[in-house]
Amino acid sequence: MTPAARVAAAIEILDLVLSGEPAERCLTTWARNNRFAGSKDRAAIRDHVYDALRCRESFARLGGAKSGRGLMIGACRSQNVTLGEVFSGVGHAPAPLTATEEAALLAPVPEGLELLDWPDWLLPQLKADLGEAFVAVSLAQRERAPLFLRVNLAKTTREKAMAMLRRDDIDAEPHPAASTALKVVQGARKLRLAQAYLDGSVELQDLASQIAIEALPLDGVASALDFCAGGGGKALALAARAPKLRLSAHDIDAGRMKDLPLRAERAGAWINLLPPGAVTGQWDMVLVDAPCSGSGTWRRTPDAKWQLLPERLDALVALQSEILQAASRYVAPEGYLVYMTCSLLHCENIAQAEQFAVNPEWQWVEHRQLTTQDGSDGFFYSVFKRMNAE
Ligand SMILES: C[S@@+](CC[C@H](N)C(=O)[O-])C[C@H]1O[C@@H](n2cnc3c(N)ncnc32)[C@H](O)[C@@H]1O
Repeated sequence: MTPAARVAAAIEILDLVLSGEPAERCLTTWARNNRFAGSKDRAAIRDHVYDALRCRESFARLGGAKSGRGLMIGACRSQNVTLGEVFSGVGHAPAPLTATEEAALLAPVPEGLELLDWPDWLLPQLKADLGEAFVAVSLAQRERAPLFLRVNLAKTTREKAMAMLRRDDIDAEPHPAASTALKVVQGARKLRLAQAYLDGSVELQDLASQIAIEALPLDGVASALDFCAGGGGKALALAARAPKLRLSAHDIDAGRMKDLPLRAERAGAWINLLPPGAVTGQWDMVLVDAPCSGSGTWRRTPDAKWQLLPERLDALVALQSEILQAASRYVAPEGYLVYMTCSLLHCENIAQAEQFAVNPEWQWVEHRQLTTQDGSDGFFYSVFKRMNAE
């Protein structure tokens, strides 16, 4: 496909996403219906779509319309690409600009807060919550996210994992913020077929989760429950850090854990899966990786940024507090409760922790808000210790 034909495909897909369909599904369906497109074409189209969604508002302003075409005109303008070279109508290229589209280009270009591409209703909240880091984090959130791997130190070393990846033409470098972290600098698309991935030497995991798991206090911790386990990312990281830990995983939706047995087998870990609602007993550590806005990961799932509404955020905050209370019952005396989200918002993070810490039975041990300034996604963790009732 020519570069212009890829833009035409991105326009078609963006129109579907703007009508409310999930971006990932639209990309898959498009690829299935257009088998002539090679892997490089699909990757380039995907990048166009995700770049445009990350910068949806500013590109729409630059392109004169919130449509697939408007967004891609805006994207070309933001990169100083000559519009006539892409919008030529030649072959499979998008049609030339109409007179109305040309006229729309004369409108003032977006500036200031408009360039940060946050939903309007969330902007004041983020500005207050991020404080001095607001502009830098906002700008970084408009960029593509780096790909991180977690080296399974129960199986190999970081150096050996890097050498193994290199044999499959993947270059990765250690990140200083976590002893397990590798940042992929080249060859990311080959990862799922790489030997180091297939044999469980490395797993896909953002740097923030790795920093958080590495920071957890494991003194006197012999058992742990991942209460909101989902695909099991946190449980697997914990298993790799402390192979002797007795680990259980639970999720209200058992289907979310369907890949966990295979992932655990690949990693050489043993994790006991608990069916929804079947949690009894106590653990030395209970992790609550709570459902959240995902605002810290919107670089990776930019359509979610535009779908979040104030009512949904309120409901999530109420749910997080409920889950935290429910999970706290499974923490043994002197054990730890760990609350995590991939959010940048106070109401889901520090405010939840403050509210929980009011209970005198719990000692608030530590907390940390991570952002793109740490090299990672946005992420929050907080650790509480249950005081002995005696
Ligand atoms: C952020 S995701 C977890 C991601 C996962 N820990 C990982 O690292 O891959 C939140 C999970 O919480 C689960 N969940 C939602 N409500 C819950 C509840 N009341 N009790 C337990 N799990 C719940 C969701 O099904 C979802 O899988």
